[in-house]
Amino acid sequence: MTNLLEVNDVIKTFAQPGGGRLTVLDIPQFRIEEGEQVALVGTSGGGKTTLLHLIAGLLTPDSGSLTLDGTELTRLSEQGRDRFRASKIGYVFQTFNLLPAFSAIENVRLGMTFGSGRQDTERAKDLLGRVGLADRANYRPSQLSVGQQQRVAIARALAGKPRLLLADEPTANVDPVSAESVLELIRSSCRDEDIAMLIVTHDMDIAAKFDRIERLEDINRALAPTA
Ligand SMILES: Nc1ncnc2c1ncn2[C@@H]1O[C@H](COP(=O)(O)OP(=O)(O)OP(=O)(O)O)[C@@H](O)[C@H]1O
Repeated sequence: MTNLLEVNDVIKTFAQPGGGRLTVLDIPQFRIEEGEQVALVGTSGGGKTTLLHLIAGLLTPDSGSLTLDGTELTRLSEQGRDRFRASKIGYVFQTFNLLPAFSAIENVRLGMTFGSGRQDTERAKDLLGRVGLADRANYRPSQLSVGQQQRVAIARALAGKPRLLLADEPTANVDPVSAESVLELIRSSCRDEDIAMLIVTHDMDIAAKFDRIERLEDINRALAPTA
């Protein structure tokens, strides 16, 4: 198997309000293979979201390298990273981040890398159908339930045919039964389109279904107990 993502010697610090810097991540090595489905678990505040943001190129590390599909992210300009993210990564945010003024189908189309052709509309319709929202294409987020908004966010993340789907506790806001069906939906869509997944979850029943469970404590030396 080929590695889709390689994280090497990554350190990320943040300025602390009281002065000084806090080392949040110190990751010697972390890998995801092509098409692999990985669940990331770990204590609150441990740096899971920060790691997702680094992989998505929304943040840059203090040092180290992140290579996705052969491209080293830290070598790209900010604009280059934005373009790279749009073509390679789908991101399901914890709070969905749908644009309120746009309908469901418009939000899905906004997840596409290019243009506004007929083909894109067909794919957006198809994705909305796949997440069970064919009859809600013209509804705005405020006219949808939380679970429906979440499914629009999933369709949007898949819209650009990414190589890697990142999802930050995408089931935190729905009941356990819906959580399971939403997760199954994401996993089967990713399998169908050969998209690798890295998903943050606190739910060990959900994590257990993945190819691999990665505990942040095991890969992040910043969380190691001090002697
Ligand atoms: N922009 C920032 N400036 C300063 N500190 C930050 C910033 N972003 C995150 N942190 C700190 O980094 C640490 C890790 O935060 P992060 O959101 O990555 O954790 P998490 O594992 O995703 O937590 P949770 O499971 O609660 O969502 C926290 O201690 C947080 O206070």
